Amino acid sequence: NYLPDSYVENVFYQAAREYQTQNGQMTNDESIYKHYGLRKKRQNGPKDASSLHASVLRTTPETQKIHESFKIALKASNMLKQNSTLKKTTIKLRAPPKFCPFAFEPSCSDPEKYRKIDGSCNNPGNSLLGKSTTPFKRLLRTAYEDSIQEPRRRGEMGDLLPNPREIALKIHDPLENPAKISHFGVIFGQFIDHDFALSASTGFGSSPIKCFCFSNSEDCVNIPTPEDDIFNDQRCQVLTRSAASFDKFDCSLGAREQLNTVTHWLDLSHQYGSDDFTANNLRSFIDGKLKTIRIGGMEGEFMPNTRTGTCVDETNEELCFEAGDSRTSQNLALVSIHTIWVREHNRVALALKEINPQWTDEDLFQEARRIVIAEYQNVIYKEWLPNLIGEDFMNLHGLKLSNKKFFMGYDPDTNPHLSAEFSTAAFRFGHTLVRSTLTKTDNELRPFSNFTLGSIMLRPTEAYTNGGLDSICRGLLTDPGTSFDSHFTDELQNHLFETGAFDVQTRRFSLSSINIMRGRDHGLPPYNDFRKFVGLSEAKTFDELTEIPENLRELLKNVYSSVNDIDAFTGGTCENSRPGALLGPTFADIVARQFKDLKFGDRYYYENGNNDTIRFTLKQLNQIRRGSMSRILCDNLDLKFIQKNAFLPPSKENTIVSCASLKKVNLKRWKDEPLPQRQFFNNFFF
Ligand code: HEM
Repeated sequence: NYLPDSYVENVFYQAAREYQTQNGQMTNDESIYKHYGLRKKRQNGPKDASSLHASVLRTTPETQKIHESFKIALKASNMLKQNSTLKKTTIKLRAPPKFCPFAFEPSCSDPEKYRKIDGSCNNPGNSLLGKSTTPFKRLLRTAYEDSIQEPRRRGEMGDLLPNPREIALKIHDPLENPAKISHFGVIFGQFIDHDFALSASTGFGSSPIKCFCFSNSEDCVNIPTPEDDIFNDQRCQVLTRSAASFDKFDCSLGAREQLNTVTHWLDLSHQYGSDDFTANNLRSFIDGKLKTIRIGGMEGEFMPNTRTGTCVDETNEELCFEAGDSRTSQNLALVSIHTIWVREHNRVALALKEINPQWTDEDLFQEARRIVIAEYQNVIYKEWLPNLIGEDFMNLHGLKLSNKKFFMGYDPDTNPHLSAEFSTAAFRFGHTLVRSTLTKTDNELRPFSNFTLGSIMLRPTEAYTNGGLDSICRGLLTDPGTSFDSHFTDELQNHLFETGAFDVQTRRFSLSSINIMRGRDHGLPPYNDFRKFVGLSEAKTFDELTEIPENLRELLKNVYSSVNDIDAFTGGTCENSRPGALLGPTFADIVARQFKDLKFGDRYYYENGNNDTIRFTLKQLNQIRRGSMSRILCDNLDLKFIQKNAFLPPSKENTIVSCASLKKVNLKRWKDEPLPQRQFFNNFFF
């Protein structure tokens, strides 16, 4: 029962006017400082922890517009509810097209050979599916305090939920045991995460809004510091809420959803960009290559430098690095993995040019991008994912590679979007695996130096000294990550983004408490609901949580008043690993479903054979399948030896072999590859 359009449109105009009157004053930084009677901090010198956290979050004018549209729709809905004649009827509300940011779908010529940069036009029935700046999907019903958008605050007994930092102190305390996965495999997980997930923050213009410990703004979900915390020199951890969105493209009013600002696909969008402006800025427009720089005294190419204010201190010449994602420089281990993939793109582009000298820059760029994305998907499904979820789950969910033939399971009815349950809880599993120290090794994998994680977070010095990024990348191969469990490293648990800067409210963050609070911000239901969804029994008491070790069950009992209150991130990370896998049963299931949707719902999935324009030839596909992460590392680093599977530490089963012994992808199979027809106008191809 939808109301007449003209009537609804009038109410929306009225709601928009009210919204703008209420929020109009606070449109820029200056006014926020004035509003709270604050003096602006010094601009020079190292940044403080909250500025660093903000610099890895993302707000754009587009996300802000969507946020505002949702807020206006809520207001309009309240206005309609106050109308006495409508009160008694159940009405469904859908924002009229002028107020619906998803009303204008991109037009797609069907089918194009190459993925669009912004992820649109992949699905023939819905051009927006997978596009950047679209909502996450839900596997479970949302759990907001007011059923619509307020973060969960009370448990099932009506008492306040425990403070996330208190939970962090008791359950996620620092401890590091070696894992079966290499530290390279862990940070590669972060690399994948940055390809497909970046929640938008509430903001003004292009900056996330600033929260203050003493403010009770509805856009902040600050975490107060409990008594007896070593954080007792700060009142809280300031935390900005994620931006709101409609959950459906038709802008019907449901519970608050969050926005993914990057493409949902496994398409290296963090390398190439999730919008055309960023993508073009990263290209050299010569021979299909990405822009790179050389650093004195170092081998190989590096990503261009950036002075966009992301790093701790940009007053010296040691600048951070730029790729397609705002978080690229968050830590140098991540930067080193980005660097490998940029080099791989340029290596492939050069090889294609030698094979097909007549190809233009555009041909070389697009075909190199297509091949490199395929190599990336290949190492994820072939080598990385099985370690996490186990071979049996790979089989069960249809995630094994299709041996020597095409994959024919593409399903346009599969929604590929990342789920909130995956991005806000399950895929944050990686936070428990990160280690506190990193090693630099030489080209024979012999360690020669080490340093703490904190010293390379948004601080690039180690990239420019002592073997630089290459030696960091090699070090990741020999160091094991830390085990999957509820424990964090002290660096992330008690020192995240700590810079030593004074005169600030948040001197450092605790990542586990952010994850818990973010779960409440995003309306994630509690852990027990996740259990039911994946087919585990619903626990009536803490003792029925049999997938969780007894000592942790006791701690949970101590922290939460009911078994139905446990936050999803905490419950999921407390589980024992499932046999043959790294993750526990709940997170393994959510992760497996997500990677299934990303495979079955992606028309450009590299093994997909159901479209002649898009697919590789079978000969090309079989070449890509020969590839491995270790081969890609050997091709792009100064390296003589490497373990067979780079995602696992060297061992008796995963022996170190010479680079020369690893299989190569033969790019000669791309000789005379048919290219899309382009029209030629005034010396420019279109
Ligand atoms: C040095 C290591 C890492 C650091 C310092 C780090 C830090 C962070 C921070 C600060 C956030 C934003 C939290 C928020 O405000 O909600 C975040 C989000 C996230 N991280 Fe990590 N992380 C690291 C490694 C990893 C790894 C290894 C994985 C997975 C294997 C991972 C997966 C995620 C996911 C899925 C999100 C949510 C992304 C979104 O939807 O916006 N992270 N991380």
